[in-house]
Amino acid sequence: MIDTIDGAEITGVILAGGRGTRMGGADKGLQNFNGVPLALHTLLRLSPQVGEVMINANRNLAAYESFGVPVWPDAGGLGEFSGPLAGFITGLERCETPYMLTVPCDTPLFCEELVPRLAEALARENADFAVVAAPEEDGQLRAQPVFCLMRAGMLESLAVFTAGGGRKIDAWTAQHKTVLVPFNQPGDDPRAFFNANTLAELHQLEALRP
Ligand SMILES: Nc1nc2c(ncn2[C@@H]2O[C@H](COP(=O)(O)OP(=O)(O)OP(=O)(O)O)[C@@H](O)[C@H]2O)c(=O)[nH]1
Ligand SMILES: [Mg+2]
Repeated sequence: MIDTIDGAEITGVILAGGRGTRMGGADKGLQNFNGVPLALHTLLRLSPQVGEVMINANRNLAAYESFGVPVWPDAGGLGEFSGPLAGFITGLERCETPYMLTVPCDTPLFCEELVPRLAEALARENADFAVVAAPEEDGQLRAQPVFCLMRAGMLESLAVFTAGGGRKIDAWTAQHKTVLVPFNQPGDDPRAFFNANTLAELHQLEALRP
């Protein structure tokens, strides 16, 4: 059994490919959080933890490209805006490292120890997926399946799952060995995984930290 997986073996994929319906159709990743576009904020927090990073976006690609990492839109095989698993497919098709981690663009305060903690759990349990479990506003711990570390060899399984009409991340990961990693340990910020679906939520998040 390996002790853990080095961050250098992981490609981080920033998921910014959604419609942003609850944000009035805005391209969420380009909305400012304390003056920095959400996707760039995510990139700055993620890059020190992983070997490679890419952004998955479907609109305003030039704006995302200006952040200096590769940007890939969904190939469209699942139909337009078919959900986060389309971004997982895009990432797995481009991933050149043994592991891939997805992170959404709308959760700017996510834990700075995200990668080592998921990597340690994946290695310890010899699992295919390590998924964040974090407290929501009501204090209940829930899986946050868009924060998902996986083996890069999962593309074939995902192709089969989506070809059968599957669109839910947790329904797919449930077909494999998945470890949930709790982020409610002593010292963890209970608000670290709060995300912004609306502009009001984005402004609430901005108010949490200077
Ligand atoms: N590649 C890709 N990513 C998506 C798609 N839909 C959602 N996502 C991403 O998945 C993550 C979680 O999605 P949501 O929070 O629902 O974001 P959203 O779909 O843009 O917003 P709503 O339209 O309000 O649901 C976000 O990081 C989105 O960018 C999609 O069709 N393709
Ligand atoms: Mg959505």
